[in-house]
Amino acid sequence: MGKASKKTGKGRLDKYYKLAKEQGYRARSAFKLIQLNRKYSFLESARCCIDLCAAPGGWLQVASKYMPVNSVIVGVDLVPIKPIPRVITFASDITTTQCRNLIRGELKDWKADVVLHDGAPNVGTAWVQDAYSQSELVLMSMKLAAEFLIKGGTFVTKVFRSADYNNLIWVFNQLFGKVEATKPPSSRIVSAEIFVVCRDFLAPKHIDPKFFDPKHVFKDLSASAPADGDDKAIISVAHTNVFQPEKKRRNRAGYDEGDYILFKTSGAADYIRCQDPVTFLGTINQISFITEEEKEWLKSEVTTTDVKENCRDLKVLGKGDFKALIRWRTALREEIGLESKNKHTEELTETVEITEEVDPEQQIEEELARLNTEAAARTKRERRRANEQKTRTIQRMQLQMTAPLDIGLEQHDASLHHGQEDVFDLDHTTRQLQKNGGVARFVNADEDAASSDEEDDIVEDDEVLDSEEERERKVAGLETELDGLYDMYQERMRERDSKYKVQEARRNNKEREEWHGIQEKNESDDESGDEGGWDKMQTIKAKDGEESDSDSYCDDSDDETGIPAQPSNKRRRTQETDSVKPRKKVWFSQDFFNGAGTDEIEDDEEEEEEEEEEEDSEDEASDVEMSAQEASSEEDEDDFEIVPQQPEDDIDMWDVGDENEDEIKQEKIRKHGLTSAEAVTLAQQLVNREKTRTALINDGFNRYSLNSKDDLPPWFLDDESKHYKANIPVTKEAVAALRAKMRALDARPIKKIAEAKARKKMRAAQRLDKAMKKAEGVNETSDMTERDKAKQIEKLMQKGMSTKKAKKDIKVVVAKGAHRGLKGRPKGVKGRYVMVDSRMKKEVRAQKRKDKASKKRKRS
Ligand SMILES: C[S@@+](CC[C@H](N)C(=O)[O-])C[C@H]1O[C@@H](n2cnc3c(N)ncnc32)[C@H](O)[C@@H]1O
Repeated sequence: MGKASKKTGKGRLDKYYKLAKEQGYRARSAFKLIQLNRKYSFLESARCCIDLCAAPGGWLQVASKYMPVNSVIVGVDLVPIKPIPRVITFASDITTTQCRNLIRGELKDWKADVVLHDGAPNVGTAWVQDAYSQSELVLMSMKLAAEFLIKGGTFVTKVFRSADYNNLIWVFNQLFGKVEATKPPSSRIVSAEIFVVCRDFLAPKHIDPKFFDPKHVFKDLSASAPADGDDKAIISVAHTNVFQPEKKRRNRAGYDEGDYILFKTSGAADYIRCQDPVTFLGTINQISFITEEEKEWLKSEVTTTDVKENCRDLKVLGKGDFKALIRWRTALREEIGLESKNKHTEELTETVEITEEVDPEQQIEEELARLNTEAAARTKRERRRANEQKTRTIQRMQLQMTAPLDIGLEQHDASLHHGQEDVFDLDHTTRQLQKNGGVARFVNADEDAASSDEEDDIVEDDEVLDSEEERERKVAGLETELDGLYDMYQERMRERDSKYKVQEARRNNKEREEWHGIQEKNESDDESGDEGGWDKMQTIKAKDGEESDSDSYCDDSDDETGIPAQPSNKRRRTQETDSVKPRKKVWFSQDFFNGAGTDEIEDDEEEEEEEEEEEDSEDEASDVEMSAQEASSEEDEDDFEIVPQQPEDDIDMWDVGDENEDEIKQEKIRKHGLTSAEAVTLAQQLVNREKTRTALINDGFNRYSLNSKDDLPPWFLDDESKHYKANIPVTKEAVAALRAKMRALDARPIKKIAEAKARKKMRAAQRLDKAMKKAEGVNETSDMTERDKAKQIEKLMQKGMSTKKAKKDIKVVVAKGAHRGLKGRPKGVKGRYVMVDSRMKKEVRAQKRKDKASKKRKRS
């Protein structure tokens, strides 16, 4: 049985339910009004509000909270509403004139700014009001709204999406300027309800009574019985419910009239006796066992616990569960004699007879057809495998783990080879990689030759490709290659790293002074497109035919990664005795010796090609080797493969793994505090003595910490380390503490603002200092009365305390009347002033215009 979101029981106690509880609202529906008001803001400006169908009073509470103080709020419901401050409530049926009169009595000649309606008929109860469907209730509430609303007022109502919906909207549009339907987030998705906000009430002098007459408004609907098409649609939906229970469907035609209940229960007898069990199962939520007969069936053998469980909630069943229910129905029908087993028996007998009558020729034909189908399936499978490999290759390229040329994608386009060949041919790739100095260089040359033979076989013979051995070899090869590609990928990532670049730059500087060993030389060779050292070694080895040497090199490779490890001095010495010749040749083929012994090396190579004068070349090589060792003056005499130690600081720069991780962590914590909820949880537990240090250490030993990592490829370990780790519990308090910290960080002003504020503060302090000094001076003067001193000091202090800069007051004096042509300070003007001529501005402009015009004339 699958899982489904519960509409009943505790499933209803959702976020809004809890919020309503927290905030003291009587119903979670309060949030619907809050959200509607947030969108349309009708409560803040309202002075009078009527809430129809208001019990238990959630909307009334919201209205009282959001509406201005002293506004009138009236709530009506069939059931009495517990008193709410500032709210008048009474129990009445909104469809009656008594209710209308009661409201009139409360409002006197006031008009309401807002009328709210969140009514739902009390279906299933014994009330008379059941007769009213939701749509009719809406129409009745609109009638009251039309009577009590002020012009421009707002009417908010709940409607259920049904066939009446459009008719209602049409009526609303006749009476309101703006009509909008909306579903606030707090309204459950599973609920058919929708809210219509009608604004700008037109308040027509005469309203056609037909607008409030359900018979008239919904007449089209009541006149038409469900059409054939509708039935078919219902059946089709029911069938989909059963055959594809995982599919989510929306009922776009709305809900059936009067059928607003989403949870439907039906008796087991109905199911057993119905004609169309599939439709039945698709429309019902629960099969109940209420009658005596049904209870008897519960005891029957065929009614297993699974069946009983399935009957409880059909909406969560899978296809298999439905099948079981159908089987159960058939079995029960047989048991109670509604269906006979004979039918099946007859059918079976018939089948047997038919089988006997089968013609041998027909059998052969069938066999042939079967073989053909199998062959087609095999081809299809192979094509799919090839496609999968292609996709994987492309994915790798997208991850920048390889380049098209690395894997030979371009050369091995399926379209060029009639799609028969694997795009991602390992052997070919291996050779390509060997050329590029990639992973393939670790594969033995002999193996390579063998594999190239095999490759031909693969192209020629499909069967070989299918053989188990071949597949295993291919898988092993793919794994090796994947490891190599991963190393290359990591290498590329490292190269992108800025630290690595700095490190490289430093190393390049150092290279002028010291040599870094064959490995590094190979890398630089790669760039110039030459063969790598390994390749050179292989070539020379092949020429020399020194098998044993090749073996010893294979041993050097790291077991896990296949990467040749830097041989230790000891090992190197032993190897040298076997492989000194080719090694020396490789050694002297380095660019490093270009200046010193190029001629000799070239001579050597020629001699090797001709396979002559081996002894001489060896001696010469040894001579140059000795001179190189002297030049480098680093290692002992025997060993020519000198790998200089990198200075400590360099290693620290790049190799973060070598640093004391704990110290780094401590430093980070000192700087930023604890940043993860897990860490805060542990810290809190330690502080509160909920956990001891020993327990904490013990927790560190878990199945993740003791996980064996042997023989696992590095890319796998890298990836695993991200996800395969112990799940440290997190407490609510820790998360809250972290959140509070983040909020505090968020609330902190940005640096610029903080600086500006500090500057402001500093200036204020300076001003105050200055004022204090001045005040002291005033205080010390003897030619002022105490009163004057106090006044002066007060003035100074006020000036010192004020944050505003005193604006320099400049008085504007117009030079007209007595001031015309005046030189010097005009009479009665104190402080700074400026004389302006009333005409001057206009005259200067006129003069400019004239000058411009005369210039133009002169030019033309
Ligand atoms: C969903 S509740 C209303 C919740 C309310 N808005 C709140 O926030 O608390 C629907 C209410 O409609 C009321 N009701 C249904 N038919 C009614 C009628 N004819 N007259 C008055 N109230 C009615 C029911 O009594 C029920 O309390």
